Amino acid sequence: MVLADLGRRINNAVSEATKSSTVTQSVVDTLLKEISNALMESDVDIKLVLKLRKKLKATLEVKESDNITNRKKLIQKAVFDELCDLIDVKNVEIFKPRKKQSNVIMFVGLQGSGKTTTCTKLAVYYQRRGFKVGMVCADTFRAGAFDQLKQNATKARIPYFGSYTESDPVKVAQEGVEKFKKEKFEIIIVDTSGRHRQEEELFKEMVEIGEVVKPNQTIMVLDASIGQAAEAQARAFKESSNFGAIILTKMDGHAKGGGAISAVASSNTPIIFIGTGEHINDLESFTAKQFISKLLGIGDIQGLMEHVKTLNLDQGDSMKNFQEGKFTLKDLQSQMNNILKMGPLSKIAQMLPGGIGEMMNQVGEEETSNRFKRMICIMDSMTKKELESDGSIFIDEPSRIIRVARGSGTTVTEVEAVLLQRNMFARMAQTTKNMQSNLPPGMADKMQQPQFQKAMQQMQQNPDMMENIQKMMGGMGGMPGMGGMPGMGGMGGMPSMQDMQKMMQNPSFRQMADQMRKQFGM
Ligand SMILES: Nc1nc2c(ncn2[C@@H]2O[C@H](COP(=O)(O)OP(=O)(O)OP(=O)(O)O)[C@@H](O)[C@H]2O)c(=O)[nH]1
Repeated sequence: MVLADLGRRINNAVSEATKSSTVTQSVVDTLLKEISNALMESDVDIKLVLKLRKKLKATLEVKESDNITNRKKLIQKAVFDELCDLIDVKNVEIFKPRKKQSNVIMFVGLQGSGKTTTCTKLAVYYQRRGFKVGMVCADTFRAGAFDQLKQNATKARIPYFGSYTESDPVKVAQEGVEKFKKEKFEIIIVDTSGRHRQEEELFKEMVEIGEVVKPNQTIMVLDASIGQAAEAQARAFKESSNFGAIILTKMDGHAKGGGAISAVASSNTPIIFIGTGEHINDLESFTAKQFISKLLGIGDIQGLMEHVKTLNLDQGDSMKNFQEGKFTLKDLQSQMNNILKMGPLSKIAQMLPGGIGEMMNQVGEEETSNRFKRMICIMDSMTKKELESDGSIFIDEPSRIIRVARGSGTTVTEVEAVLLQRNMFARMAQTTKNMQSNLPPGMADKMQQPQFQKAMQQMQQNPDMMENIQKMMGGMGGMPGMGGMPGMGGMGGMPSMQDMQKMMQNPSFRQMADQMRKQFGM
């Protein structure tokens, strides 16, 4: 069973269990059976499934005195916690590279697991975060390995090192790392040989390369689609190269993922990223809570925030303008450039709750991205005066629209769509400003406090609360901040004042607001 189906099946089982008016022992037993079957069909090791089942059963023991609402909440929370526990490796510190020093990262893994592709993805990941990154090809065993790395690195504009003539991988690794260290590279990624099978020689080679490059972090690349075989593979590599982190590849498409998850549990090594496609951007940082949230369709706002925080995004005056209730075409241009920098849009959308990712998948990643690029192209063809305007300049002189359409190789309708888009953002900016000015004194400052942010994160991790929010959002025009981009079909625009008022009257929202008021004295 592929991961998306696993999430859906667990969700259905939980919904069924919490739907009935009484939660009896037989309802709980059916739930446990369904979750266990779904996990086993996804290749999760049977011992782990039995352990999870036992723990869930103990937590969910039915007592006569239980209140039905509490019981339903308990079911949702227990399932979420136990699934997290299944893939969470505790008490292991994860290496974090530091700037202004050389951090050597060595990759190990069998041939075909996606090592070279993942090296490039990680190099791009760090480069985007402002590190100076280089890649070394220490695979002299497979003909063409250096060419592959060279091709990937060139495409991603990452400096690389390798040799066509030297046959000793240890020498190439040493030379490459020394060269990049001398040139003050901050991240040096060493790609090693794979070979088809787990052979003595391969492991010996890993030990020798490790001794000369002295990696700060060794990462094992594990193909998620190999099912139960992942466990033996992880164990064998652990003995020779004692890797400290795992990247699971091919978690997209038809990967069951369960076998690899079991491998993680048995090697007590954390997964730090997952590969979700062949493209350079298809790498997602991994934490158990975020992964399970996404699996169960709860969304991953925390992950999205972290992702955005670590990118070098150019905000210019856009945010300031937005908060002040203004929004020019230039602001729209810089925000769209930022969105493209964030990586594949469908991945970003999947981090949002409420099935937005699925909606976006219907439109198609490429199509959305192409439309974004055309919109940017349109704005690139505008003059400074036009860009810094609110767009009304085009209404006064429609011939400008025709000129921009010609200059950007697009159509008048597309230019008009861009102007419309700016209007929507401007309306959103105005609404935000109105909302802020209606807040009680000091509330806006309180919302910036770490305590508040933490409470928001906790709220996001509470499946019950998120369900309520999703219901509230379901009744509204769409998600603020992502609304109404042409090509995102169906996502709707920003919520209107009426929608906002409707949301504020919702009992769940008021209950949540009361809680916050109490906690923060708002
Ligand atoms: N769908 C999908 N394909 C991937 C992913 N990661 C890598 N691949 C593909 O898997 C194949 C093998 O990837 P490589 O990077 O060449 O594998 P390798 O482990 O470096 O292999 P050697 O260089 O031979 O040791 C390529 O076709 C990649 O495009 C992923 O996350 N998802």
